[in-house]
Amino acid sequence: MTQTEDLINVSAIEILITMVPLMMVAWVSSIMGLGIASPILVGTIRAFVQLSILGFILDPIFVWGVDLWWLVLGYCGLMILLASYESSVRSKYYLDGQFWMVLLPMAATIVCVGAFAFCIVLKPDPVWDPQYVIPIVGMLLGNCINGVSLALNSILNSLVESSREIELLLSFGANSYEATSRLFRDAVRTGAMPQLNGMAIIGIISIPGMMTGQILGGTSVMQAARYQILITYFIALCSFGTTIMETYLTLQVCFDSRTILRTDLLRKRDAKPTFLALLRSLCKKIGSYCQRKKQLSSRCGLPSDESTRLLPSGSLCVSTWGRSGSAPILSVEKLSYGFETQSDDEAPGVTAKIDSDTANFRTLFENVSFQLYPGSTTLVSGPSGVGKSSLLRIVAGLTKADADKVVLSGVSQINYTNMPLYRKKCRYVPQTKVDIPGTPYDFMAKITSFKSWKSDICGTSPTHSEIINASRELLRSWGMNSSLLDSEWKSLSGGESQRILVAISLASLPHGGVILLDESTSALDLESKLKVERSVQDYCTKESIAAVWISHDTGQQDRMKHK
Ligand SMILES: Nc1ncnc2c1ncn2[C@@H]1O[C@H](COP(=O)(O)OP(=O)(O)OP(=O)(O)O)[C@@H](O)[C@H]1O
Repeated sequence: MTQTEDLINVSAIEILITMVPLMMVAWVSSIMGLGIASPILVGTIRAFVQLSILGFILDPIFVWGVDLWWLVLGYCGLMILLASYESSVRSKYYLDGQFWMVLLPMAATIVCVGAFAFCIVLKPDPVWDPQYVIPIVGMLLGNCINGVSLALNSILNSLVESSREIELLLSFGANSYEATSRLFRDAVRTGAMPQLNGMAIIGIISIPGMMTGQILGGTSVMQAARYQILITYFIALCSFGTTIMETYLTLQVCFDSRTILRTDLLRKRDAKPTFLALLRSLCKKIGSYCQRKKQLSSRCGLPSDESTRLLPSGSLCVSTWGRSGSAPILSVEKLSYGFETQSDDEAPGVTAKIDSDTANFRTLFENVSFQLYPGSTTLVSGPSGVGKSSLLRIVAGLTKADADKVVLSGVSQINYTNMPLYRKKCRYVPQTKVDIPGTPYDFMAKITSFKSWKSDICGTSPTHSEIINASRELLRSWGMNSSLLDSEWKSLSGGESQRILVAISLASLPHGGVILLDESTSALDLESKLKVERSVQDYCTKESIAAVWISHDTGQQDRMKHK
């Protein structure tokens, strides 16, 4: 008897009979209101239809493909396209061009692993033998989809949810990789988890489908096991390779050339778009490319058309005291800032965000100019929403704006090729409590490990021990116990966390730097506020640091004016 005759043939009737218990499960879950009845039904029908079509399509490809290499290659290309699409549409947030960011690493990994597998290890004859190439590429892609979509979802969520942490690290001189290394690691681990779990239990708890198929087909168990080991390694290579490359690529796209985090590029997905919707949106985008580019470029400045401007709701006021005869550390010349607002809500799925007909523009402030001198204090005040934080974030190089209007130590921000070095000298301390992992001591160790700190050839930045000592000293002068530096950030109160961050920010600034304090004493009682104000002022005078305060507190504003 031949091997094929040994196989138990499955008829369409037997498949239909097997569907019945699944339908019953769907019916029971519908009665119980579990919400999985339709997914079970759709999944059952999809599996039947898709695998039947696959049978019809693969049959001729297996026959003709032995002579026609391009047919096999074309089919594999189509599988890669579909796998990239499936992996790129499962995340909660999405970026424009996300499909391509998945397609590129996935295609590159499949080509490399495929060449290694078929040309060096398995060596079928011919090398494109569809009977080997198509099922193996299918298995590689099937496993990649899981890892890639999990990693993509994790990194995009983290970029949105941990944007404050990322920007805090950027403020302390991190480059884009250093600021996101924890999130990158977490995303890659999340993506690698299904594959690692699979490798841990393979052969002990689970017998993989391919091995089962080979055994049913009559191959010896030992031979089937060896094939399965090879395939498991190929799958792991593909899955890890694609996950790492795709996560890295996503991170690169979310930072611009000046390492500004562009969370504005991330959009929340309302519904999973269809493949056709993706194509339609792509065509639409290509069509409106020129117009859209023009609009995007006006995000950082002001639009040329006066009629589209909305006037600011209040006025932003910048007042400086303690101006010395020396040259300014930082000057801002006629800085304006506005951004596009969208009057229409975005349609579900993938849609073009900017429509030239509905786009509007909101001006936050116009022609703001000021200079910061060594040891001076500057107060930024004005009603809520007038753009105070935006102004400080632009000065710190965290928000995209007209960078040529901000000049630090005689060099325009736009001419700083290394923004981490710029931010090390000009530090923004955020308004809200940032969820920083670990303790303040861990944080100090982390910031001094950044490349920009190690490459400080002039040695102008304080060392790790100097930062610790200066921070302890500042905390003591504020009546705080320096042992708090060894407590987890999340266990600290709002006021403690605010003051510790101010202390570390000041202590880590080089001589002649700039500190931008965004309502940094808002969580403090009056007595603590007075202590912080006084010692920040003294520290800045001693170290020739220019301090900028945003404050809504009229008492604090008066105290600064009369200093
Ligand atoms: N690029 C942008 N896109 C959309 N909205 C923006 C952008 N930049 C700033 N805004 C909005 O501009 C407004 C001003 O924000 P900002 O935080 O600078 O104000 P603020 O004066 O510091 O307010 P508060 O005193 O309440 O902290 C906010 O509504 C903010 O969401």
